[in-house]
Amino acid sequence: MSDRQEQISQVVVTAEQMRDIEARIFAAGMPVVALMEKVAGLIARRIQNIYPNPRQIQEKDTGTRGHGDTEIPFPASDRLPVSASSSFFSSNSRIGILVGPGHNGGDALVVARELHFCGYEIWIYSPFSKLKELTSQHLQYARSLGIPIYQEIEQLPSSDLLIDGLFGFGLEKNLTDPIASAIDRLNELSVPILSIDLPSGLHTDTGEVLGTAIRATQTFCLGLWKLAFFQDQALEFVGKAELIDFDIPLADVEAVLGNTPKIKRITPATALSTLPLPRPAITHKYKEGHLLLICGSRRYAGGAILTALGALFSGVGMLSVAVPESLKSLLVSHLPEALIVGCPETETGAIGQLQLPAKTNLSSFSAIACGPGLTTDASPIVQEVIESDVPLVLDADGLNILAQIATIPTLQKRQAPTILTPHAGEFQRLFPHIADAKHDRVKAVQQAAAQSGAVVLLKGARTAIANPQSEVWIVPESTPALARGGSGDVLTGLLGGLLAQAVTKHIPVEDIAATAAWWHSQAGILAAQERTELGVNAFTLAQYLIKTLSSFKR
Ligand SMILES: NC(=O)C1=CN([C@@H]2O[C@H](COP(=O)(O)OP(=O)(O)OC[C@H]3O[C@@H](n4cnc5c(N)ncnc54)[C@H](O)[C@@H]3O)[C@@H](O)[C@H]2O)[C@@H](O)CC1
Ligand SMILES: [K+]
Repeated sequence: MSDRQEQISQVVVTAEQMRDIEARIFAAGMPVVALMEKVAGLIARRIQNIYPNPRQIQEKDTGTRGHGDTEIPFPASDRLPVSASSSFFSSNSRIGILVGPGHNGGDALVVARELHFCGYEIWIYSPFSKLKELTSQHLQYARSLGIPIYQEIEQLPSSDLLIDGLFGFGLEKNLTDPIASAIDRLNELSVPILSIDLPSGLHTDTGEVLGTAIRATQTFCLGLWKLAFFQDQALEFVGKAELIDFDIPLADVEAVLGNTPKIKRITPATALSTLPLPRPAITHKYKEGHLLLICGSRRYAGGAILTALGALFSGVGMLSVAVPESLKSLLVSHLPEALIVGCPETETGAIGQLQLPAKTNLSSFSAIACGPGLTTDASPIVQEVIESDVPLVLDADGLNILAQIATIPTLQKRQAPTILTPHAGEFQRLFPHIADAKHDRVKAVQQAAAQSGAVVLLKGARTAIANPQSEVWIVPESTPALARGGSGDVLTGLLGGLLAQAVTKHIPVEDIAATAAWWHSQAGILAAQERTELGVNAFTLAQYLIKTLSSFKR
């Protein structure tokens, strides 16, 4: 990947920002018509690549060479088997093109024309009577080519594939009938749908369904990643997402995004650059961070083991684990390399008092991670660590206790960095006044971080991390295999271990949180690939952390 592609792949924009970037390109002299041709040409080539036309393949096999039968510059691994019998299309490759009133519809019409010339059988569904001028011209030309055009949903012939060009980032209002019910009917056909730019009906920023929306099998996001692709509520509509890069100049992106808090996709390159690798040739265990984990109770012993395993695989130099006394021997048997600190416990089996080894206090540690399995009976312990001057990760019951104490005033008193790692329920308890948590997760996490002064990592299908300056990092891919008890504990340990190692290296805390979340998701993805989504219990997930890392060549 070139430097430019890497930078483009990190950018996430809102509809307004995309419009401003587009306006700069047009103002600089790029004709609108030319840009549409370019973008739709790329889309058409990519469709040919993914869904090869069996007729064309037959011609190729028999030595006749048709229009558009050129070699396509996409990775071979993305191609379907090139043989008529094994092609995606069964017999005749018929594609239905759904055309909306704006330039998304214009893109779709250029795609229709190109695929028509490549020998695919095309029909067009164009239900709107009023179209933007360019879109209208493309429709007129498609008609002149003899491509059938239908206005009514009832008239549509069958097809092997639908291309959705109804609405792109220009959609702002809720969809109403008749187009809303037409979309519902299209969704009911058992035909794959490929959406151009984003599934029609989704809000470009929040990913909300505006009335109804196309359920795409696959979506080609054009130019720059739109925010909707990283909002949990959009994911079941987006399908497999792919960026179609059409050479937007970085200078235009920077000019528009320059002074706003950025939303960034975490890429392997950005995540790996934050890891404490390679290690200095001359180092010692205390230079590589000393993490104190505070976790577990008689009731939740497993959470302590999983958190400690996550920390262990972070590579942290020294690991101390404070648990209730009655858990000490269990932890020692699972984690021979960690220093297990048995603490006096309450009647309910929670940690009653932090009893650290002689000559040690909280300030002796590079970082603390606190919360998994504690129960809310460990409230005094959580208060004590919050009052310390040590970088802190709070999770699970650590967060529940913080919410009971009062999140924002408590955190505002802290001098050292704090990372909160809530899932949606914990987030709601911590920040009950932030109404956006369901409607717009990215905005919600920005608000939470800005108000509390903490780095907030909101877990979900697309985990989002914000710092107090409202910058956001998004984990762009994950797996539902991680929706399982204990996988969050592994993340807390991993994050704590990375934080402890980073403290002396002056790496921003939010970068550490982003790297830990990305690494954790990647481990889930690899484990799910090898063991199915049912085979990724938290203990297994921890074992995959290092394997995942070594799969990314540095
Ligand atoms: N940003 C870029 O640089 C490029 C954008 N292109 C395409 O242009 C698209 C954006 O085009 P537009 O701004 O024309 O917008 P869209 O094509 O997304 O749709 C806007 C149109 O839909 C109508 N509309 C909006 N809400 C409606 C509703 N609820 N019910 C019925 N009609 C409604 C509007 O009146 C307008 O005509 C992108 O998504 C992309 O596909 C590409 O052509 C080329 C490059
Ligand atoms: K679309």
